[in-house]
Amino acid sequence: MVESTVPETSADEAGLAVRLRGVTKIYDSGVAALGPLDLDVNRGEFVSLLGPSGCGKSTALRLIAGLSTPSAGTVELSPRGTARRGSHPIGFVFQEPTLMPWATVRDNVRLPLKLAHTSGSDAEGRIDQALAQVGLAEFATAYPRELSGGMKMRVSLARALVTDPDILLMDEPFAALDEITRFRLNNDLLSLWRNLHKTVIFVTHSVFESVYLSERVIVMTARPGRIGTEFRITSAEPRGEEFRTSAEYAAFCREVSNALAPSYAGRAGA
Ligand SMILES: Nc1ncnc2c1ncn2[C@@H]1O[C@H](COP(=O)(O)OP(=O)(O)OP(=O)(O)O)[C@@H](O)[C@H]1O
Repeated sequence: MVESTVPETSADEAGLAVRLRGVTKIYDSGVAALGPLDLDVNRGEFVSLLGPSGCGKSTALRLIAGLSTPSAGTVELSPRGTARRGSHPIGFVFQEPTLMPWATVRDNVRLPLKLAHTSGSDAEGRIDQALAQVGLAEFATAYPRELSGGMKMRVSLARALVTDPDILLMDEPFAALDEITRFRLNNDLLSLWRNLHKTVIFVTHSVFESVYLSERVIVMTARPGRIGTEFRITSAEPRGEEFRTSAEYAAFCREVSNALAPSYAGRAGA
């Protein structure tokens, strides 16, 4: 990590789960993908990152997850659970469920625990809990080929939850699903977020999805991505189908779409 600024208070003292300061990413190929980006995410907040293809959304998630190093700037995490036994600060859900086809649902969900050398009844209890959280308790012995796309994504979500992370990073997790399945997973994710008090950073291309799910929507500029406009989605919780068809929801979607449009200006096919 390259230090460029020294914050006066720690992210922890400021009640933040994630703090990025002056973060840039220039890949070895010379592509300037991101930044400089300053981003604060409160503990327990649900934030979506929205922006045109290639503006660095996945790069930002990878930097937060520590899967990639910034070219400049600092990434600070302050999850509550770092001290909990067997817990991991970050859970990552990718667009593809990336399940092991030869392994049962249970064994797929077990993987992060295995990597963390957690086994025995503690591990089995965690797997049961994660499967119950995503509504797959009865499919523990099924194989991925026996599952629908939505169910595979639920397994992927259970695998991210099994280490009880405080921060859930989700990279377009529902993009490949049909609309009805996507809506159901949106609702289930919202109730998980409400009940489990996770911090969620959610990348999506969908204005509708970002407004439906989030407390805050961040519209990023074209590459190298920076924060363009931020919207607080102040609509009451819990949200459901009534919200999806409300004038309030439509108005937020229109505002966010208007902010997004300039990032697409001049792009082929836009
Ligand atoms: N490992 C890499 N090496 C070189 N360039 C990369 C690498 N990963 C991403 N890039 C480039 O960095 C830019 C940002 O990519 P990134 O995947 O973060 O964008 P994104 O906003 O998530 O895009 P999308 O919405 O299409 O998924 C793109 O131009 C991409 O081609």
